Amino acid sequence: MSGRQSLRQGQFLGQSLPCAVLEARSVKSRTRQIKLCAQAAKAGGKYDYDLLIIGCGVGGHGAALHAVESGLKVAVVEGHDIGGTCVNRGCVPSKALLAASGRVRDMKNTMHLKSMGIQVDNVRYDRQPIADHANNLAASIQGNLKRSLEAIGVDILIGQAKLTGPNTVKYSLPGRVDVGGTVTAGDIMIATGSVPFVPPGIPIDGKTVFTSDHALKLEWVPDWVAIIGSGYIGLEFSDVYTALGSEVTFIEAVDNLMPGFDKEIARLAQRVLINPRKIDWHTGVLASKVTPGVPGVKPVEIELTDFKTKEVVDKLEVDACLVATGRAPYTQGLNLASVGAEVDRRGFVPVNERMQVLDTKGKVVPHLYCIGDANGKYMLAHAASAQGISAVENICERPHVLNHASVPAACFTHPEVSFVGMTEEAAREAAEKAGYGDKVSISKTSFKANSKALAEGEGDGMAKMIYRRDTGEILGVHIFGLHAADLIHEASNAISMGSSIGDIKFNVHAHPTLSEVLDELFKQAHVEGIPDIALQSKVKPEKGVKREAVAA
Ligand SMILES: Cc1cc2nc3c(=O)[nH]c(=O)nc-3n(C[C@H](O)[C@H](O)[C@H](O)COP(=O)(O)OP(=O)(O)OC[C@H]3O[C@@H](n4cnc5c(N)ncnc54)[C@H](O)[C@@H]3O)c2cc1C
Ligand SMILES: NC(=O)c1ccc[n+]([C@@H]2O[C@H](COP(=O)([O-])OP(=O)(O)OC[C@H]3O[C@@H](n4cnc5c(N)ncnc54)[C@H](O)[C@@H]3O)[C@@H](O)[C@H]2O)c1
Repeated sequence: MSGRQSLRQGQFLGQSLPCAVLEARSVKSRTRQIKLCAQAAKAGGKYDYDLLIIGCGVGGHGAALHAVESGLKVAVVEGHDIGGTCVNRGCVPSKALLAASGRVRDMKNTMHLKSMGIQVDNVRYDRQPIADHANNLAASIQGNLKRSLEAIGVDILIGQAKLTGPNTVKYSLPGRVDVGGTVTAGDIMIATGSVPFVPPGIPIDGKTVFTSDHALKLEWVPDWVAIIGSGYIGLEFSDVYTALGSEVTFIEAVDNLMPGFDKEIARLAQRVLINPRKIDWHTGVLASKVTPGVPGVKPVEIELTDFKTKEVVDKLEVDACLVATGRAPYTQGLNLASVGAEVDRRGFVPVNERMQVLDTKGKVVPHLYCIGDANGKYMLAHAASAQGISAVENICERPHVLNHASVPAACFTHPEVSFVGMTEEAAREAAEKAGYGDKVSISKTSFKANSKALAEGEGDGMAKMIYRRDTGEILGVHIFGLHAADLIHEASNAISMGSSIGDIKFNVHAHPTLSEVLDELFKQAHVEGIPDIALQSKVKPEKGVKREAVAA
């Protein structure tokens, strides 16, 4: 296999390591890499592997690539499917459905198209090919991930793994006597991920009452679907379903929709993503009892209970019900007790900031790490992978702590929502506690003032930054609008690099681009001791001077 081929096959979550890793396996650079990780690679002969990773989702995969690059001998044990949730039942198929349904939405938006002089008649879609697009993409990326591991010499062991003591893991597959065994490793990393959390009283039949695992297969498009939970999964599926013609009813326990987001951004997002669409909602209620139906014959019945009074307040009859009420760590059966540890009351594996597992007394369990959804620090694919890389750094005695405040998040609705750092509410609360409450400032910019967004006919949107006006520290950035998921990285990189607003407000952005939304956001901030910049949108140009010249 050529380096180019392996690079193409291995690209995932920003890592294009296999090519680099193959190069690293040339004698010279491999020697250098092993030296880098000399402390960790001390297993030499004592154990089967330097590092054994339990679970090969995106977290385990990212860790394996980085560990090999660091010169470690690595194996993964995977109990179900390489790529885990993200590739098979999460990010990948959901984004494929969002891409296809998003096109349908765009092409059905005749008013929008007409405003740009385009006429499209009679837009239709076929459900099965859309479903196939998602399933095929997942299968293809799963294959790429597997090949990328094989190409760099990672052993893939098949089976459900459990710890049997320090440095030792046993794995087996129910019903398969030919699979399984016991392996030892200098370090072990738990990366077992999560599964849908289903509240009590909700039986899942997989047809009329289902989780994202089933919904992603798009076996049917119900006329009316209730979605329990208005978090990431609920919002993204409301986008898919309404684009494909369904009516949606949200059932949300908290008093407002999208409770996990900055309140102001959530309000704006609601005005664009929810109010104009065929969506209604019940907030402050729990779906306390759900009775599955029969498609086309008997509706699904949902009993709603007031979250505060616990009284039954309503009953709904819908065609289908998607349960999107969060995810639970998949950590049962790991036998943590064999190393003196146990999961917390929600099932997460307790870790310190270096991803080292803590025992029941809060002490580090030597040579045991846990990353990704299983530790509950930040249940996102790129966070899992970043934690895996961070853990490998620590295994290699290159101390590393991932700054979770710099990890961005995005919801891939049309338009998208993204953020990094704290919401305004959380930032103000933290600032009050820390004694700098009077120093918190906000800057905001609108997509309506951005030429590129207007050229696209996509002026709905805003960006908002929460910062300290005494130090210029960025506390949080939130974006709602076209390509928000791509735009957020300028802010997350700034936070990660410890850049203050003073460091970045004089940077130059190409015109006309959506990136100017963030450029303006930084320029609008008033930081003590840093000169304000006259903004295009605010400053009246002198006679004969072009606006661009004023901004420059
Ligand atoms: C519908 C949906 C959409 C999502 N979209 C996004 C998105 O757009 N962006 C984003 O960042 N995140 C998204 N996520 C979240 C993302 O999928 C997870 O955060 C990510 O997959 C976590 O990675 P992980 O490696 O920790 O665990 P997982 O991906 O869950 O992988 C864990 C693996 O471990 C295996 N395993 C478990 N126990 C054992 C055992 N005992 N022995 C051996 N193997 C075991 C499992 O079979 C699994 O393959 C989405 C999630 C869902 C459900
Ligand atoms: N684009 C992305 O990055 C993306 C997309 C999908 C999923 N994910 C990941 O998957 C995880 C799970 O997503 P999710 O949307 O299921 O969880 P979530 O935590 O984002 O939202 C769950 C929502 O359900 C509500 N809820 C919980 N129990 C309820 C009940 N009984 N009745 C009514 N409402 C209830 C909560 O108040 C909350 O608003 C997320 O935390 C995220 O990490 C990420």
